[in-house]
Amino acid sequence: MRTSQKDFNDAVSQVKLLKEDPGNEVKLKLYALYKQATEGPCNVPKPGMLDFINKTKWDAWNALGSLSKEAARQKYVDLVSSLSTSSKSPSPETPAADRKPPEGNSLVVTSEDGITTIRLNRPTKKNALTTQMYHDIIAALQAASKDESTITVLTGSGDYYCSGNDLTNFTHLSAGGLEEMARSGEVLLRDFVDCLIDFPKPLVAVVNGPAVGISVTILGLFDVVYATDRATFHTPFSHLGQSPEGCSSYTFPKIMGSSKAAEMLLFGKKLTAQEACARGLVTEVFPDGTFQKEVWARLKAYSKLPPNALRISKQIIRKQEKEKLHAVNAEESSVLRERWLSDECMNAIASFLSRKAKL
Ligand SMILES: CCCCCCCCCC/C=C/CC(=O)SCCNC(=O)CCNC(=O)[C@H](O)C(C)(C)COP(=O)(O)OP(=O)(O)OC[C@H]1O[C@@H](n2cnc3c(N)ncnc32)[C@H](O)[C@@H]1OP(=O)(O)O
Repeated sequence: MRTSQKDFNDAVSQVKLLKEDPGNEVKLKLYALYKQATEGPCNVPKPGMLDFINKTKWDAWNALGSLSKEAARQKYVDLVSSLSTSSKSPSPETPAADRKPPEGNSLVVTSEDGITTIRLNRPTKKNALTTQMYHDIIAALQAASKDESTITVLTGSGDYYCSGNDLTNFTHLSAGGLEEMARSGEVLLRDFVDCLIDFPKPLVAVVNGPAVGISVTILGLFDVVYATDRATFHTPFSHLGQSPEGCSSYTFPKIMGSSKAAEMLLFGKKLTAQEACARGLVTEVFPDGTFQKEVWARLKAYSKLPPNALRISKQIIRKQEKEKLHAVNAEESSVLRERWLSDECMNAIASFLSRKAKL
């Protein structure tokens, strides 16, 4: 059956009414099909390398080749129709466990039994860290350092611990352009890591699933790291045209030796939880089935220890290193600022955004 212009126009209107964000990949397909349906094959010059978003859109449109306007309209209408069906609100009978939790509150901070828990809560994005989340974690750590709790925990919601820096952070260009984005990124990264270096109470990572990028590199600044046996540890900086951060260029060689650290930080070797434990990055690994129960029982017991003794002991353990760590953090952040402006980094991010590559 032929798609009429009216069907197409209706589908265009329907997209604006979708209840759920269909995600970047689908939005890119919609964009490309719309352009093909209305203007025919891609007929504009390729945007420059630094213009990520427009280059990604151009690639998607250009990839449709000589597809006819009629066929593109049909594909557009079919795609919108599949989205409208899948984004209908769940019926009242849908079991609560089958529903995705809301995206609204990306960080959840709770305090109970002497433990302040900072939970990354963007499970549908594998808990990738937005710029807002870095700011919120800094604020949560500052509050936790002064609250009544004895121990502070960082953990994630859903099947991932954290997929690292949200790569769409790079697409939110301000009036100052790329240079300004990189400059403010450097300051934010340095403040975030400084806050971890200076955190005065026992800091525990409860790694509930795979961990990527900055969520792995900062583990060297935690006092204890508990991981489920489902967790993996991955720092794909070279693949992304980036360089190590979170003081890992200093803490990783110290923790696991220089050649093991290089395998992770240069070549992006992904470690299993057991391997990370054998290398000293993880304190202890638990079977996934009993992970939450065992870890929280243990933390509750530790949280009954005298808080001042814990603070003072942590201070003695970390004191010698602090100055060095701040210097390393400043250098890593400054090097990354340059990296973010490089073609290697731009290409890797554009590639992720157009979903040509998964790590
Ligand atoms: C200059 C500005 C900077 C501002 C802020 C600076 C602050 C400091 C930055 C410090 C630098 C840190 C370096 C890093 O952290 S490097 C690591 C970056 N992370 C990645 O490269 C991971 C990319 N993601 C993946 O490879 C895969 O998604 C996955 C994690 C292996 C999971 O694969 P899986 O197939 O299971 O799931 P999906 O790919 O379908 O993912 C589900 C949805 O989640 C979105 N997602 C996942 N990870 C990220 C991410 N890091 N950034 C943005 N979005 C992410 C994915 O797109 C899917 O979304 P969709 O459903 O809408 O398509």
